[in-house]
Amino acid sequence: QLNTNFYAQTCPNVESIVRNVVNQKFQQTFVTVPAVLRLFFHDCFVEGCDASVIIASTPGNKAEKDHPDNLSLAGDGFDTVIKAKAAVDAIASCKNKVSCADILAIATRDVIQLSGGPRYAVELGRLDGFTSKASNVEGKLPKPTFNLDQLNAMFASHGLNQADMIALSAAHTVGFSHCNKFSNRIYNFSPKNPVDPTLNKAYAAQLQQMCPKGVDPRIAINMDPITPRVFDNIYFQNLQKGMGLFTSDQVLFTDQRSKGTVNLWASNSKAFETAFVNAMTKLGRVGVKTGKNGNIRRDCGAFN
Ligand code: HEM
Ligand SMILES: [Ca+2]
Ligand SMILES: [Ca+2]
Repeated sequence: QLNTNFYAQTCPNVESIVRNVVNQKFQQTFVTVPAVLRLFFHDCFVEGCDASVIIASTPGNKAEKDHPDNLSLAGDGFDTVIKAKAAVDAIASCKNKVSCADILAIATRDVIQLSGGPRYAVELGRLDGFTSKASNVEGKLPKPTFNLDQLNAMFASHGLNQADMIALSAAHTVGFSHCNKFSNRIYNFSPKNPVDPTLNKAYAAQLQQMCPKGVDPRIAINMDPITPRVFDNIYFQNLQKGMGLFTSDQVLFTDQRSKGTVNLWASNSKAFETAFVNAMTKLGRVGVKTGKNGNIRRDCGAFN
């Protein structure tokens, strides 16, 4: 029921209004790109793409964003949506017409393009949800230690197949990770191998240097060491060299069932982009709310 010109009558300029805000944020900080992209993913996997992740906790409700798996969501993602919402609502005809969920979907499309990725027509028409509970997040987001079966099972539960999962994982071509998310791979992987044997030796040494034992937990490093600010298929070329940061990244190459796709997209960026756009469009349809199951929030961080 989503469509690409949902606001044609109610707020025809919504995409350019959001785009201006995203451009401004992007000029202030590159973090806008990975922050918005990850926010969209974490939103869609919990309660569907309904902006539930943006709700702030209140004394009576511990919201999704305060679950441990969401605490590392960068503030610039939330800030982008809130600023874009304000810009949309500043236009009289658009006021209270555009959902926070759709604003996040538009901003996500924009940051992908701004960092060199493909531009695509974004489907719109989602409503904002009525529920945001930290307890609902448990078990809904993938862990960096997941193997292929675990990744496939979790994505399949949202109608996303293995190819979609691999394409979406390439979001790790931009952005940062805190050291604790992968320290098991470089210090205490197994009794026999303290360092994960699927990890490139030189890269492992580099990671140990950037993330020494007992490092400040606020330290974050680039997930794509080659082109951290470009949305490209270097992610897959890194996997071919044993330079995937998480087990969940590297397994896409070490498991024979997904290796062929990694090899294809490492060598063919057009094929990757087509698959990525397709997978993002499918991700954007997950658990979408319409009718009485949702509304348009006045403040993206609070229920009306
Ligand atoms: C496939 C399973 C996935 C796992 C296990 C996973 C896990 C993680 C982890 C552990 C981080 C580091 C967070 C931190 O320490 O700050 C991260 C970052 C990130 N993830 Fe994923 N992720 C997955 C899929 C995705 C998908 C599907 C997307 C988007 C389509 C995505 C987008 C991002 C982005 C953009 C960042 C960087 C965030 C930033 O720099 O602020 N991830 N992911
Ligand atoms: Ca949600
Ligand atoms: Ca990159």
